[in-house]
Amino acid sequence: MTEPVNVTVTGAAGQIGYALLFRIAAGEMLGADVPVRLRLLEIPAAVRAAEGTAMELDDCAFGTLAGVDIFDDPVKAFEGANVGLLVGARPRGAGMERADLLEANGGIFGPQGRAINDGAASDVRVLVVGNPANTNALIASAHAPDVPAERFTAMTRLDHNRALSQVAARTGTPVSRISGLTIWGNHSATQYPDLFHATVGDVPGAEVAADREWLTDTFIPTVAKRGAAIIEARGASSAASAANAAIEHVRDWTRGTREGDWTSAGVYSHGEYGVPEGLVSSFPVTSAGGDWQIVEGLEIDEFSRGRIDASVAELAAERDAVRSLGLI
Ligand SMILES: NC(=O)c1ccc[n+]([C@@H]2O[C@H](COP(=O)([O-])OP(=O)(O)OC[C@H]3O[C@@H](n4cnc5c(N)ncnc54)[C@H](O)[C@@H]3O)[C@@H](O)[C@H]2O)c1
Ligand SMILES: O=C(O)C[C@H](O)C(=O)O
Repeated sequence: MTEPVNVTVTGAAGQIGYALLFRIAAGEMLGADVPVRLRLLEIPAAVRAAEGTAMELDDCAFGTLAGVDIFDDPVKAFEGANVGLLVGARPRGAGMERADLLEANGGIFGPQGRAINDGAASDVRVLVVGNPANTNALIASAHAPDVPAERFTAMTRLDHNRALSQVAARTGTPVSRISGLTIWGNHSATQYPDLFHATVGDVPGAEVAADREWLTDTFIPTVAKRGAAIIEARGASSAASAANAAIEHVRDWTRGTREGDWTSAGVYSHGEYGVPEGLVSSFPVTSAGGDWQIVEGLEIDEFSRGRIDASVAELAAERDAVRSLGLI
């Protein structure tokens, strides 16, 4: 039998964790023939709830689930991890300033990065879901100097899927016939969903984007502010769609992206498209052989340039803030 893949999930007792773990255990992320060992990390107060989830995982009797272990110590949780899904984060509380939020998350993602550095498997791949996802990935990576920075990624796949769905609804084109969409920048309201290089059915995305009023007043803000709209409607942030996006991100990373298409992910910038080196920014990416590649050579017009620059400026400001707090 193949050796199980160790998947460490933080924040396992949270709402995304509950939507995520069963699908991973069922083989939807790494493949129906790949056994998985789940390693769940929670804060002590939520360990009992994680135990309940583990009981339910047992009760599914998944053929691909080789075991579930629960930890409240990141050092132990990341031992031997091949995949790390960093979901648990400190939400913004009442009266909390942005710097307080960054500092609280630095206290989580710094030690987790160090634990990954010291104990994870040499092929470890990390996806940060917990917000602010891009900057949390940067913090974790900064504490893992022995792990290539390209292995720390942040989730913008949910934004990508939201953009796909909005374009499908607008044009009546099935999602399966839309390709070449990109989310640029930060997983925040400044992100830029770019339609200009897409193909929508048989139509160039630029033609769909030619309706500037729809593009700027509806499409871009609907995608960028969808997280807030879900919170307003549900009274809780997106969970099942976030879990789905996490599964698709890792699935494509490890098993390859669809031929002739690309997706979006927050990845380490080497300076591509003028994004300062070292930021974890969303780009158009393909994956083959287990590595993300940034799609290069796309022409960026003035309209797109301004929006990409604004979101990247926000990322640079977050980086500067965590640097001044001594978190990186
Ligand atoms: N990138 C995205 O697209 C995206 C989408 C949706 C949600 N999110 C973010 O994902 C995060 C989780 O969302 P949720 O709805 O599951 O939240 P939740 O509050 O339901 O669950 C979070 C869990 O993390 C745990 N946790 C807190 N600190 C921890 C630590 N140091 N180690 C281990 N576990 C810890 C908590 O005990 C809790 O069980 C939030 O930051 C949310 O904003 C990101
Ligand atoms: O927007 C949020 O705060 C939640 C999450 O990041 C989302 O995009 O749904």
